Amino acid sequence: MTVDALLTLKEVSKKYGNRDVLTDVSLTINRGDCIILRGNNGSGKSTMLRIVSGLIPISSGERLLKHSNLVIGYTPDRLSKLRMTSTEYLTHMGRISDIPKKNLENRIRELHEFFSLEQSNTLKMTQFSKGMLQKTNLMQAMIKTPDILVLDEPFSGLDKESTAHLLNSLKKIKSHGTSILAAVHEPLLASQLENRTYWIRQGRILMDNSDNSSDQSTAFFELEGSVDQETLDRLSGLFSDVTWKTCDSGHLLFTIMQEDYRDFLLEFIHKGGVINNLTRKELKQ
Ligand SMILES: Nc1ncnc2c1ncn2[C@@H]1O[C@H](COP(=O)(O)OP(=O)(O)OP(=O)(O)O)[C@@H](O)[C@H]1O
Repeated sequence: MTVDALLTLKEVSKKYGNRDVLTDVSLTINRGDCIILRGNNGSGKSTMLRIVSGLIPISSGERLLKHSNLVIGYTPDRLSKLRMTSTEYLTHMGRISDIPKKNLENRIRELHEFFSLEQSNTLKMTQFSKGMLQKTNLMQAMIKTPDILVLDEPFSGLDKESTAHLLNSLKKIKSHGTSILAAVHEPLLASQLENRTYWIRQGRILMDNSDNSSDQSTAFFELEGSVDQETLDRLSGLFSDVTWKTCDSGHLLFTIMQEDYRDFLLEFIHKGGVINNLTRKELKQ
């Protein structure tokens, strides 16, 4: 563990039953780091985030903290819609963390202001939008100012406006010195936050050495079209950086970084994919 390291995982392995999910994973989180975890569905990202947060035991290896008072805030991939206001929920979470009443009231007000969420006395979380719920999810993780904020797919399901707001909030949190470890599926969002990216593949952790400062990495393409399921499965196996979602029109919208563009397009056309629209875009910094 280096002097500046807040948390270190040393050759950590995790099994569920007899099944190896993570093998010999080592990772150091320093103050101010923003580390993005990527990997296919089921590769072990959430498991790794829960290990870092101290929520689940490891099967072997070591998890070392800089000191025993280190605060790690964890946001799961979704928060349940509870029959209480955000203030009631956060008060409950703050009491669990032993925050004195007066400090807690101030902190809850401060967090609502920071995330631009109205501190309503009547609106229950059952009536919250996805964006409001995600802000509350982050607030509970920050009820005590965290040294490390751990985020599991924080942008999942958010519309454009909420995504932009959350991205700005995370940039601010990062600039205040909080370290961030986040699983982010969407490469464009990941590239706006990260200072290091790791991939989890077959239970092992690999550092992404691609140079994000080059002009090339800022260009990407959006392809709207359709393709059969077999080809979609094949493409997702071949191009792990390419993401897609279903648009309102029922077509698929693929996001393709410049480096994958040519090969992806050839494969897509070759397998009979239909292109309805293709747009080149620039990543805004
Ligand atoms: N509590 C558990 N008991 C048994 N197996 C589990 C448990 N939690 C996760 N797994 C398995 O461990 C593997 C890794 O799961 P994990 O949720 O960490 O992956 P992930 O990369 O976060 O996936 P996704 O991107 O789909 O959220 C999966 O095969 C999953 O089924």
